[in-house]
Amino acid sequence: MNEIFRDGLLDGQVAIVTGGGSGIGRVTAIELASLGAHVVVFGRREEPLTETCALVPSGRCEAVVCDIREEDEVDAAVDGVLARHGRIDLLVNNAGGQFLTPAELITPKGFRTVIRLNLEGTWLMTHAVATKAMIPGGGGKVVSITMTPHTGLPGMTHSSASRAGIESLMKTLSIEWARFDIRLNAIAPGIVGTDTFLTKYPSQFVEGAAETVPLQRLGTPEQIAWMVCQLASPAGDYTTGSVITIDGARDNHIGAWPPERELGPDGKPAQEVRRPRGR
Ligand SMILES: CCCCC/C=C/C(=O)SCCNC(=O)CCNC(=O)[C@H](O)C(C)(C)COP(=O)(O)OP(=O)(O)OC[C@H]1O[C@@H](n2cnc3c(N)ncnc32)[C@H](O)[C@@H]1OP(=O)(O)O
Ligand SMILES: NC(=O)C1=CN([C@@H]2O[C@H](COP(=O)(O)OP(=O)(O)OC[C@H]3O[C@@H](n4cnc5c(N)ncnc54)[C@H](OP(=O)(O)O)[C@@H]3O)[C@@H](O)[C@H]2O)C=CC1
Repeated sequence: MNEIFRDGLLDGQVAIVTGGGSGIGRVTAIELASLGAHVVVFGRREEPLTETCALVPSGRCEAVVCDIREEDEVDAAVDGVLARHGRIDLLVNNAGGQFLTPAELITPKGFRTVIRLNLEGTWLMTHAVATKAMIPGGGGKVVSITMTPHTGLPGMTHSSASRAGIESLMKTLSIEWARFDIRLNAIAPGIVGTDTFLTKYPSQFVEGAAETVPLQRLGTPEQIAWMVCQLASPAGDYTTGSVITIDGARDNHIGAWPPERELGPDGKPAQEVRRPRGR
């Protein structure tokens, strides 16, 4: 039973979740399956994918090893899903990542690596699923996971650029493929406390992360997964070309508000003294 949505909401749907072997992708796969969808998780390593499927009590989960950067692997994997299920209703482009480093130290290979994974991988998956399944099948939905802040994330130049590219891809295709009834959106999380975030990044970055969010806490994978479920449901039927930010307001302001320098003498938010009218 699902904590948020009604049972059977996504009955009959076939969904692909890339990067479904861990973090946000794993929780998304579990939530989609709990609502009746049959979920196919894509990733490079078989073991975490199989672990995800073991966590789906209904058994409506299948693991497919596929590197989304490799055109031939993407084609074969998408063909396989279509051959087994005859349709693909939802594609969740979640696989992605980057390494944290000052821009001046990023090598051409490093830049290319991140763009290739995040932007080109998302394009290859989206194009394959659309042309093979959604256009012939009369429509579908694509949700791509991107990132905030939209003003750019210092230390992640390559990733910020690639995520902007993905959001532009979703917006552009939402216009071009509206005639095929394909609805494409991006969900832009801020900082989500997944194992990768908590263990891969430098400790000072991780330990100070919650303080950079106006809500003063990190997001959870479930909060992202539930938005994917909503978009996949009839509630999402008219939403397309949107970027839905889920980040505790970090896109609008970094840190708690008010910042210390703006506190009034009583320690409360500074307040302007009311002046007589006309002055
Ligand atoms: C406060 C805001 C926080 C924002 C929060 C966001 C969090 C997240 O997104 S967490 C979840 C994301 N998941 C990951 O980031 C997954 C882990 N990342 C990776 O696997 C790698 O970083 C990857 C994305 C680059 C992909 O790895 P892979 O394709 O296996 O590439 P290689 O390891 O072979 O590296 C290729 C190439 O890239 C350069 N490079 C890789 N790592 C670094 C590094 N740490 N520093 C500098 N450069 C790096 C380098 O050029 C590599 O080539 P070689 O030098 O020849 O190895
Ligand atoms: N956690 C956070 O704070 C935030 C995360 N995001 C983004 O959300 C997404 C999920 O993040 P999160 O769950 O934290 O990260 P994880 O590292 O847990 O998930 C990334 C997944 O992508 C898969 N993957 C990586 N490269 C490839 C590839 N070439 N082909 C197929 N699959 C691949 C990995 O599996 P495998 O290695 O087996 O291939 C892994 O399961 C990522 O795009 C991330 O950048 C955005 C904002 C914030």
